[in-house]
Amino acid sequence: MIGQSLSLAGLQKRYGEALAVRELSLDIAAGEFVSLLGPSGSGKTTALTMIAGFEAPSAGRIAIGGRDVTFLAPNHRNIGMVFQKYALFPHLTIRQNIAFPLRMRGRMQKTAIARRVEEMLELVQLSGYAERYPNQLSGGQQQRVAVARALAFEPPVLLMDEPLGALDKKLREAMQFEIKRLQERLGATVVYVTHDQDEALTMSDRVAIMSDGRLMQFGAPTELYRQPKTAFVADFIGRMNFIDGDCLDSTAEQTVVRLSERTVLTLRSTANERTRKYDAGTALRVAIRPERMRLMKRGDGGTDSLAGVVDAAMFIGSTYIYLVRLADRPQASLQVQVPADGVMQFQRNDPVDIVVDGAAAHVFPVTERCAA
Ligand SMILES: Nc1ncnc2c1ncn2[C@@H]1O[C@H](COP(=O)(O)OP(=O)(O)OP(=O)(O)O)[C@@H](O)[C@H]1O
Repeated sequence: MIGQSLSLAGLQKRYGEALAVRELSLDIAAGEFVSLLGPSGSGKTTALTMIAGFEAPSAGRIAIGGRDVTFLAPNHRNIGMVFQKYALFPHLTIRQNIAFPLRMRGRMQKTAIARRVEEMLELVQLSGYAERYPNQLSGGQQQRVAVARALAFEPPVLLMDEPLGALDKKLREAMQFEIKRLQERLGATVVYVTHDQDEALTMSDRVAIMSDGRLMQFGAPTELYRQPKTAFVADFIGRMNFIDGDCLDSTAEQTVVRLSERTVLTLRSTANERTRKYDAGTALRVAIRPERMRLMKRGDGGTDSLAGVVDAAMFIGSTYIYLVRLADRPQASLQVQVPADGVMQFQRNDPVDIVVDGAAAHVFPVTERCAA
């Protein structure tokens, strides 16, 4: 295993008045794959360039394998890097490209370098391409060479900034798998910048969600999806419905939210997520995943359900998606997702009740910002 731990403590980057990164603290374990995910301008690349050593932090510390590297020059940090533009040397063959960082380091014999290059070519399944030049390779192949070159000197930490951004969807997905396979095989610690949430969720052990230079949440993909700590993360990860109401009663066990005269929802705490306590009357926003609701014929849903009318019914392969306009809030419509294992039960204009799984809904103050 070549990976080393990476620790960011109170990392900050100021450009004039603006803070590109504010107080970023992350502890990444050796061999862990971590993505920095966030909208454009959220500070992902700035964080990465500080880890690489191209930008000095305005405050905070960076440690690799327990050693403080905050003010160490980039070439002394022993970090591998892959960026969106492949940045292979066009005048060097694939073999020479991969050998380049090994030659620069001057620590390996010629024969050892040749052997390592062969191994890397095999690892990225490009053994037959050693004598070609970059422009004789496809985009995906070039990106694999860039990965091989970055991994050739066995860096304990590998930084990748949107490495697949320039590739089409199919190639991108194949490369995601490839990078993950290589990373697991070598045990390298990876910090991966992307604004593509599917990419972050499928590849990462943990994902750091950033917005406006702030860390919003750091956790495993399932945790971010099931237990978002803020309205921003709830909105940003996956599909989410939001309905506003006000607090009737709130304890550590449950929060009761009145959505309308007729409808009151009881949101229960689970073992993993305690509801926050709110004062009665507080304006609250309830967040519910489309797949955590069920549709029933109007009148069958009980008092805790939301009455509505089907606005649209769609079949998207594995699921039906219903858009349901709420009876007492016609401007709001909710998306309900149902496995498509039977016939489509409801049609446009059908009156329905939406039954919400009260243990799977989340509640936030309306004052909290969403992702949109
Ligand atoms: N050299 C610089 N001088 C001034 N401001 C900068 C500089 N580099 C970045 N910024 C600002 O810092 C903020 C964060 O930028 P950064 O590139 O880190 O975001 P990002 O999350 O990587 O975005 P993207 O997904 O668009 O690449 C932005 O508001 C950006 O304009």
